[in-house]
Amino acid sequence: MDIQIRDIYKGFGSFPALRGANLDIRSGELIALLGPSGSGKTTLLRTIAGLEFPDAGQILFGGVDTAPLPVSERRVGFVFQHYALFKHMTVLDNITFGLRVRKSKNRPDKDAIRKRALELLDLVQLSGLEKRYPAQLSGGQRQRVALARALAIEPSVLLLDEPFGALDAKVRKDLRRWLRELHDKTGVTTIFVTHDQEEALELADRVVVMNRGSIEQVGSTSDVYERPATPFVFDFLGSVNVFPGTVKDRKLSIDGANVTLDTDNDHAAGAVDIYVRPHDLRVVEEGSSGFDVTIKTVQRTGAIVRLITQLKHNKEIVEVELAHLDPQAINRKVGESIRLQPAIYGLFPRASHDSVRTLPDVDPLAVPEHRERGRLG
Ligand SMILES: Nc1ncnc2c1ncn2[C@@H]1O[C@H](COP(=O)(O)OP(=O)(O)OP(=O)(O)O)[C@@H](O)[C@H]1O
Repeated sequence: MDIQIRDIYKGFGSFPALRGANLDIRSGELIALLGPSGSGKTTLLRTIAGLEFPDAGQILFGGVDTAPLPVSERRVGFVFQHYALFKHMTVLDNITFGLRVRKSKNRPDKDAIRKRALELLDLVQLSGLEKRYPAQLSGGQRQRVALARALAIEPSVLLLDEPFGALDAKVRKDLRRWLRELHDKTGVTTIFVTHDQEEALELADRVVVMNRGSIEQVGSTSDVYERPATPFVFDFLGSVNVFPGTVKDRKLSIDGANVTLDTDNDHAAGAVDIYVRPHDLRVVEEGSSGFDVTIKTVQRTGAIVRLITQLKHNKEIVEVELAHLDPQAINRKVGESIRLQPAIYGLFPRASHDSVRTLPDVDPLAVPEHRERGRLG
């Protein structure tokens, strides 16, 4: 079932929880809604389910406006973070609940219901546990029962709100892989909410990054990570160094440093913020264009050598990540001076705010294609 979300606004009192959300979801897609706490992920999910009513906008399932449809007619399967299993019912009764409460004309017969539940138990790899009660299951098993129950009604859309949020890291990782396989078997259009970037990037076909009630970017995992559309997305998906810079005559300079980069894009001349991920900085020879830093800390973790450095010209901290086999990573020492060059960077008009995290009002449509490879002029 494809889903179109058109210009959804939703307020709670005077608080705008959703501010014009637009999204097209293809049939069979696995979509992650990713964003910090309070960004509106759950509100959007609940609105799709029909548990909240939008103040404005439309949600279409397969081209049909869902506004007149009550929750029960949307054929939506829902799984929440906190196990919503009925404690007094066995696993089997929990799974079959949605079918048993149907009006008799839509209800399969008893044997068909039982057969379907046993098939689903097999699908979620819990065969043999049908007589147990929720209290006799682990957290991960309970969430798998909750998924089986959501699938029992043959939903056209599966909505998952932080389904693994309450579980420990190892179980969470296993269930993530398992959910992806389950989705590939069932092909049900699935939207899941998470604030865990790793979970979103690993699991989803496309990631929707939300911030303060708006959708900042929609894209494949590599789109949002490698080509962030806004300063917020850049900052939210991983570490970033921000340098004040200036664009003039298609040349970009880092303020206060001896660095000039050619810019292909038609950036308006003026003040910009240059966003560089720690692993997109490279160490260059003295005499090359770059800025000088002093190494303050060297951390070696697995395949990565992380340098915390300080800019010589303004004492700001710059984080650098080098692959451990990179010749430039070998024998780096605290107190040493090195020269850095941004290899890949993002460019945004200078923010009037100091912090990226307080930048909710950036209009993604107003930000030109900006991510480019640094070429030293
Ligand atoms: N029923 C409600 N009444 C008042 N405010 C609400 C209600 N539901 C949500 N909000 C507010 O709307 C905003 C968005 O909430 P929502 O739960 O959608 O965020 P979220 O991104 O899912 O956050 P989290 O990751 O913490 O669950 C928050 O500021 C929240 O306080």
